[in-house]
Amino acid sequence: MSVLQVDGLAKAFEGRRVLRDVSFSVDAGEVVGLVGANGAGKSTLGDVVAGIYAPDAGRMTVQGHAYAPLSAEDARHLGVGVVEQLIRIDPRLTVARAVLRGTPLADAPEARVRARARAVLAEIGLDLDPDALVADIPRFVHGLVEAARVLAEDTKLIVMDEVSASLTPAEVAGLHAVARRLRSEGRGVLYISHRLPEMLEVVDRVLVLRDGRIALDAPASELDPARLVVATLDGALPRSTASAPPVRIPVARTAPDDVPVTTTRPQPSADVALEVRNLRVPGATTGVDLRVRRGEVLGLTGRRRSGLREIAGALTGEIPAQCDAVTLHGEDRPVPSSTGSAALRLDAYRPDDDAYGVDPGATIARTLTDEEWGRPSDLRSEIASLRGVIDTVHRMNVATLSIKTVFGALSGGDQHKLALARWLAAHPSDVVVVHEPTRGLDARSRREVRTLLDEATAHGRSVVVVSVDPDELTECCDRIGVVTDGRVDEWLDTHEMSAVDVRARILAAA
Ligand SMILES: Nc1ncnc2c1ncn2[C@@H]1O[C@H](COP(=O)(O)OP(=O)(O)OP(=O)(O)O)[C@@H](O)[C@H]1O
Repeated sequence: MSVLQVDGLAKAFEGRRVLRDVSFSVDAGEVVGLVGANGAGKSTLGDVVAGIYAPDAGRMTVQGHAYAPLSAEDARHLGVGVVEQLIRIDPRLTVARAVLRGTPLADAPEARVRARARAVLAEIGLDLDPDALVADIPRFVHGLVEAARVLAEDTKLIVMDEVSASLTPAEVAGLHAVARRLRSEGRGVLYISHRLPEMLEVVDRVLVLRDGRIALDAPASELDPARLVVATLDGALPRSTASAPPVRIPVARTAPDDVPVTTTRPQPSADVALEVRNLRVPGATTGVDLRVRRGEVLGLTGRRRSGLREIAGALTGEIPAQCDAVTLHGEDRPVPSSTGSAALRLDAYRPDDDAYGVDPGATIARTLTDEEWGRPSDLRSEIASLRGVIDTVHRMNVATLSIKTVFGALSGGDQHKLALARWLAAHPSDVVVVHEPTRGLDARSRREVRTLLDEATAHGRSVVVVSVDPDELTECCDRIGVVTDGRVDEWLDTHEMSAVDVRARILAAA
């Protein structure tokens, strides 16, 4: 029996058709993956199902009853909930209260709430203190807290929109535990994700949305990440895995046949751009020895509370840290004696600001040129800068009809790509820190971001990538260090290992 049945759904924004004649169903006890390129319409479809947008045409039923929610609140009453990655939860709540809010236990005495929340968190293996404040847990874990909450709610269908992005492998496992629990209770889940290998571990069936239409509806057992990439981007789906030519997600580079390495980049130069010895939180005796070569993309990863956050923060001067020595471009830098002053203040890009530090109401042209409107200019430089904008928009494959489109109307993935391109151009320093450069991006966009990083490193810049996504690290980095207890015991060299091995080693360690 289907929990959700969707027939002929259509939705347009300002005349632009985003969903066209979309029909599918989600059965009771079924987890259905929804994938597609950036801008394909996944979130729009999820939002229509969750009552956030009304469709222009089509009809839906929930458990056989006509379903036309007037709002997300209404949808929840009718049995459909949505979990968004960047959901806003009142930061003053404790984690326990957040997990149980809106449920019958919401107003129960503190001890009962704590005990119940602890049990739910333990069930999904989420290592969070029930007494911690929501304000003090990482932003991206809020979606997971919300996912834990739906377990206690009486919804029949749950839309999970990109909740796994930015979660550590252990947290993704927790999210999957929630999905499996919902499935075992006979509920339905629509699971939207760009992290295809992990998604395929949990879903029963996959829908591919391409240009607003369902282009493929197939059991997960017949699919693998490579075939899915082809289905989402190019449309030509090889008939079966056995007969299909292997499609590698990472771009292969020329190398000895027996070493299927991960990156296409040339080996970075031997020159050291940045060396930090024994970078550690105040009070600790041992920390990380960091050596970033010129033109290198160095990855750092680790579990929550591994020390990764502190090390990344120390590189940018945001978190107090101590170290024994710092050398930048061959020059020794003074090591601060007090813990209040920072040894390093590297520029950092973080995609976690909702609007990427960009005015969502500004046009693409204005966002990328960052020019003050009305400032005296000459026609030649204006043409050159607008050509630059058009070139970036083309190179990054942004789905827009005009550079006069407002930034906020672009899909999340397109916003991210442009924001990163803009940031790299505006921060020309030799060593920069980039957090999760490919978060929420489809395979083609990930490649484009790698091109951006390659262009930066080809000019001698060095990039420290901070990420918890094993595939992103494997695809982007020359070397990867897994931080454990504030230290990196081993650096993985992606030029010497297969992508599969790098991924497996990260997963084993992180
Ligand atoms: N509120 C809106 N107003 C105008 N256009 C919108 C709006 N919401 C979405 N769109 C447009 O609809 C298209 C589909 O966007 P949507 O966010 O659904 O894609 P998506 O598949 O979820 O992409 P991504 O993977 O990048 O998040 C995009 O081109 C986007 O610009």
